[in-house]
Amino acid sequence: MSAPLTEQATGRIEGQRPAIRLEAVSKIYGQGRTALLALDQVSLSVAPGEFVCLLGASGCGKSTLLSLVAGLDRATAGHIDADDSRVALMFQEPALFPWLTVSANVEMALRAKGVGKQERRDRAAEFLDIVHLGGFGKKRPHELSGGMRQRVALARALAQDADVLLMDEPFGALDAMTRDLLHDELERIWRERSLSVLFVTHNVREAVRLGDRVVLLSSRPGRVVEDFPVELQRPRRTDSGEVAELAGEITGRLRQEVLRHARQEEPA
Ligand SMILES: Nc1ncnc2c1ncn2[C@@H]1O[C@H](COP(=O)(O)OP(=O)(O)OP(=O)(O)O)[C@@H](O)[C@H]1O
Repeated sequence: MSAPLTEQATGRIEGQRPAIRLEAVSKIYGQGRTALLALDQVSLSVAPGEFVCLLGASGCGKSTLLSLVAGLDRATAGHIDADDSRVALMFQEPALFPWLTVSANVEMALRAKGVGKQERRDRAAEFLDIVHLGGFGKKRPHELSGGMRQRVALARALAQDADVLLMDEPFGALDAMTRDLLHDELERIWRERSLSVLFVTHNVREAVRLGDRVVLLSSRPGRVVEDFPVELQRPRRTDSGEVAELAGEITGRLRQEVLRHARQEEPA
């Protein structure tokens, strides 16, 4: 099922300008003897409307890559092109303002765009409806479950009028049942709004459940090792045999990569 490093990994889909494109991107933190190479010549693209999952061992630079794409930090070398895209970020922690209502949290994204008060309220209500939280606008974040808070974060990301979602383990802290529900929600919203998604996860089955492609990064420094197209029919079930089969193949490859890295790190 897996594809070697081909056009898929460098991501060009003929005739379409990618929503995100990284070309030979490297990132070094620090300088001199303490310099740390976090990403090494990563080339990767996400086509418009594509859902790409990024998988790799802890510390391989997944979050670094997202922060570079979001423009929160600068690459040391290489080129990132996401200029034509409106990008929103979502983290494992929903990072809501606890003193604001759910609606006001979503409205923040609209306020930043200069949208007037009444229109802000109406549009926040629409976005909350989209994530199935209609009627919860007046609650405070602490009155909601973890899954509901992540829905609010998703509504806020949508309110930014984003066409690209960068998601850093957004469901990592949730129980399996809630995660499952949010997979369904996210898939529905991704389709309805033709979003492009770059989704970081440690969870191989989650990556296969959601992704059009699963891109595997090597242990630090992060490099693209392999690009797995996921050609299973949607909607998929995390516990289905076919998801398990491809997840098993990817896990095997990930394990090889982690072992190779561990051997390199062993003292001679
Ligand atoms: N601001 C920083 N300054 C120095 N080193 C950093 C900084 N941010 C990340 N690193 C280092 O860069 C490497 C990659 O970190 P990053 O958080 O991107 O990895 P990750 O794959 O997202 O990890 P995890 O899966 O554990 O979240 C790690 O060794 C980390 O310690």
